[in-house]
Amino acid sequence: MEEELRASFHFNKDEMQVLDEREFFCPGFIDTHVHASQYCNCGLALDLPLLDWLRKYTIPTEAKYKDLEFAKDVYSACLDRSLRNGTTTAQYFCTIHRESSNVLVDLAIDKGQRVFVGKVATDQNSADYYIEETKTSIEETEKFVQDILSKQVNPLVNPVVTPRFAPSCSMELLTNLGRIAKTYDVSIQTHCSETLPECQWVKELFPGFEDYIDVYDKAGLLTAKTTLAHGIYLSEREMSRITETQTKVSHCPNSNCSLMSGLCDVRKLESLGVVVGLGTDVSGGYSISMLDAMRCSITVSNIIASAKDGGYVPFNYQDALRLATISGAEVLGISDKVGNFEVGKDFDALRVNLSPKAGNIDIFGYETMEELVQKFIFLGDDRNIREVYVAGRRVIKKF
Ligand SMILES: O=c1[nH]c(=O)c2nc[nH]c2[nH]1
Repeated sequence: MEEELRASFHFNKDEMQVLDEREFFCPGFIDTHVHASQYCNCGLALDLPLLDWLRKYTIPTEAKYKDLEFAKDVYSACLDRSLRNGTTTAQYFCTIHRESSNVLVDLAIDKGQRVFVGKVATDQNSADYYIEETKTSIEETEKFVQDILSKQVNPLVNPVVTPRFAPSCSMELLTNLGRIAKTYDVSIQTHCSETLPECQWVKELFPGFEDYIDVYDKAGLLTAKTTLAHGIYLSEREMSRITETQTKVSHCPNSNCSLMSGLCDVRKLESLGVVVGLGTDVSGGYSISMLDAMRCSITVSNIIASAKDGGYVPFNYQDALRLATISGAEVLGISDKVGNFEVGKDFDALRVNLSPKAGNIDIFGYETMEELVQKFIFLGDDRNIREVYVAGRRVIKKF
């Protein structure tokens, strides 16, 4: 089945017109952390820090996903917008509802995005209308993983075991989620060390553990297939444990600024050997565009540089593009398939067009290719993304 699908996705050269001089192909963007269920709040409700924001805006919104029609409307719009902005692979958080999480999976198959999808698990410290019994959460997570694996209809869809974060999960739940991920050899996604009050809360809730990372570690949740979103306030011990277990980090700079969470020092994590990708983290982040995430990563890095005495090299546009492409592929364990245009990889690509009619960019004709790429990253938007290909299949064609 997988081979048949791959054959049918094959890139059709006859359909391609010759690129004009203001066009180039760019590897597809990889969004390593995005809440599809929060897409309807995108651009709203950014006046509170994380824990208050969760209580006041986010949990009530996620509770609406019991309604499959609501889920279909928002998930459909989210996938369309993400693809139009050049995201060929996304790792999504859904909600605690298995059925509506499967709605996202079916829509993604239909629209052709490469996706990693998690049904959220939560059995404590949530609203009484948005919480699961421990046993139900374990069973529903396992069933969701089986649902996706047994469909076997599409090699582009992957299940993710998804505890929301330590404060909203009991140790019994976390340990069972670790077991499920191991049994089925699948990915794990959760949040970690995003704000100081959250870290303090974890200390109070899990007094027998060394630190935040130790909670995930003892539950078997630190693996080479684990993505931790944020990781701003990790201690040296925690960072070295992350390195040892080959756990990955998703850096979400828009969200970290919008929710007043803090600044993540990605250079430091990378210097210790941690693989870091970029996430839009909608709707803590207000934009689903990875171009926005790239710009924010440069801004955050410049702010970090301004507070150092020297010896710190801030990110440039090439660093940001790397985070959004090949590093994202490494985070998700698919760098043998996507992330750049090495021979033998799948064709996940954007046909970028910088013609003056198409957006915010003025080109004067003497720019080098590198300068064109740089203008795209700093000034481009979805109007500059003319076509999007996933595994050789054209999933978006605008003009
Ligand atoms: O940015 C975030 N978004 C969320 O939905 C969330 N839940 C726990 N921690 C979180 N952080």
